[in-house]
Amino acid sequence: MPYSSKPSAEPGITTFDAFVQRADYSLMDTLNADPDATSDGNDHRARQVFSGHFVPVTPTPLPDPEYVTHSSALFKELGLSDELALDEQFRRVFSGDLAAAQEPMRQVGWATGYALSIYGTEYTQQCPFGTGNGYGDGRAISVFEGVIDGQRWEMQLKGGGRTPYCRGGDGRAVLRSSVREFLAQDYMHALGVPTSRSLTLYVSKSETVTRPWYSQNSHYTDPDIMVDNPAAITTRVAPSFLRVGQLELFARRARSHAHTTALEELRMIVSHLIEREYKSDIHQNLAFADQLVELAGLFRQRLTALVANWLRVGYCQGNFNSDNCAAGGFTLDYGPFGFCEVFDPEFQPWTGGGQHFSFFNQPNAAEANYHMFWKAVRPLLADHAEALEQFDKIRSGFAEAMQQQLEQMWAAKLGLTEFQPTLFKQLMQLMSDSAVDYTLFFRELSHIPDAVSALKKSFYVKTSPQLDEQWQSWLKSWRDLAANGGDWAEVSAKMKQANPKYTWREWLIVPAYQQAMQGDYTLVKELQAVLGHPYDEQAQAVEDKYYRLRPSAFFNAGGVSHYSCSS
Ligand SMILES: Nc1ncnc2c1ncn2[C@@H]1O[C@H](COP(=O)(O)OP(=O)(O)OP(=O)(O)O)[C@@H](O)[C@H]1O
Ligand SMILES: [Mg+2]
Repeated sequence: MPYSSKPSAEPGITTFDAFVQRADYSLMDTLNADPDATSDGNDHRARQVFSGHFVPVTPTPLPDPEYVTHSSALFKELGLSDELALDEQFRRVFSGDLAAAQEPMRQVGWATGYALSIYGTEYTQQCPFGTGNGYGDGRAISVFEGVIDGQRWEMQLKGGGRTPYCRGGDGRAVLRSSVREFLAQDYMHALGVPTSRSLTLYVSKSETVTRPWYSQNSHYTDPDIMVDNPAAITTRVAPSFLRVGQLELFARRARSHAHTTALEELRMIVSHLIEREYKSDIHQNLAFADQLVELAGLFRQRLTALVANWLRVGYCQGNFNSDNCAAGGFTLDYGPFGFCEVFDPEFQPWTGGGQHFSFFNQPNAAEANYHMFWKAVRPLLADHAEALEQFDKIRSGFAEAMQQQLEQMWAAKLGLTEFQPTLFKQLMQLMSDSAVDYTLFFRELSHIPDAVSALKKSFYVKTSPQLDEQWQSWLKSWRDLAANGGDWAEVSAKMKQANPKYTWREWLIVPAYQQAMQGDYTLVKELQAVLGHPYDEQAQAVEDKYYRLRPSAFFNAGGVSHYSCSS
């Protein structure tokens, strides 16, 4: 299982030499390179890429890179020793200087093109050429691929400089967004939600890039100032970075007969997806058409489970387009995301995201992405009527499969063996009426209170006696259903596994990246430690600081309660 957290059986890799020995580039060796690309990877200007699966490109090194942090948990899983993060060559490579890489690792990385669809509508205008041929990894560059402890991993720099897909952007990511992405990825993993993983974070001590952002105490919706930010590079790790949008790019080309090998390139990318993300679940000796049917079922299963998990933990992706939807069924692109504090089914922290990508709409957004996956892969089944029928059936069953996942998830959050629609509906209403803090509420409920007073520490508003009465009667019905023959300890323990105690509270993250911008990484590390164990009780001091309602000063606060896409 690619996502399970298991310590490596291998002795730790302590040297850069030992690390590079694991390099093994099956992607670069089996997929097609852009035939127009130069082999040295010196390819940093926006241009159209007409065919091929990847463009060889070298990252632009961060000048004067400084180590900020690394994920000990992932290092452990990969069998890497913690000291490696401070190794000179390792630091150079993961801050973008591939000249420090040595055989069998290569001194050139790769970027990939992808297409964009929003809620099932295809777009090409985000590409500067209006064709879709200039859209893709504009600042994400993969630099390493290899097998570690039996699992194949790809390592990708985010903010690694311009690629042919940069669309006029600078190819950089700022420290603010990099700290957020690094911490959030680590946190999602600790929550048990499938995700790309954080490896390392380095910052430049001399390069800054300018971005629109919010002034202190701004209440504006949109950024009101330009801010210089240190440039940073986070490295993320996954079995692949294939997105639904990537399959779409090749399907669009096949559909329009853009070139003679377009359909073949689609087939290649889909079989690459199976190899990378589904190999252990799909029998290699099945006919390819049958493998595609399996793929459709497995991706549906993973995607619906993923989105149910997002709702369970209060996560809103913010911009769940097809190009932010990993075809392996895990969370990808932590830019416009947020975690729900005050319960609101329409919670959406990203000002550009709109209601359609809001908290409780994510199952619909997922279905739209799944539809685009289905549409992209379908041409490969043109000559296989029987497989096609099954494939289409899986597509049309999406909504029902999603509903089942959601019901299971809500039942688990409520400590019930079965979903109870009426009880659930009443609860949603009460949660809204009392403006509950999503995380505090479910965690307090996990103590199985019999009086509403015990839940009030999770309310943002003072409740009326009538509302309290409704709570009392709801609590009684709920306790009757959850009773489990009176073994409350077991119910409570299970609920605590579904309801984390510690969540992402943006107002507690802001000071960490602000401090990091001054060169102090203490709070980043503190957050890593706290968010690394979200279901645990932890020390009293941690509870006092992190298990709290959002203070009123942070409502309607630019950069805290909402933000523009913060790249
Ligand atoms: N500063 C930048 N320079 C070049 N390209 C950029 C820059 N910022 C974003 N892009 C590109 O614009 C597109 C949309 O941006 P978005 O914010 O969704 O992605 P991202 O956060 O960079 O990427 P990812 O989805 O890889 O995590 C992406 O293809 C991204 O590579
Ligand atoms: Mg993106």
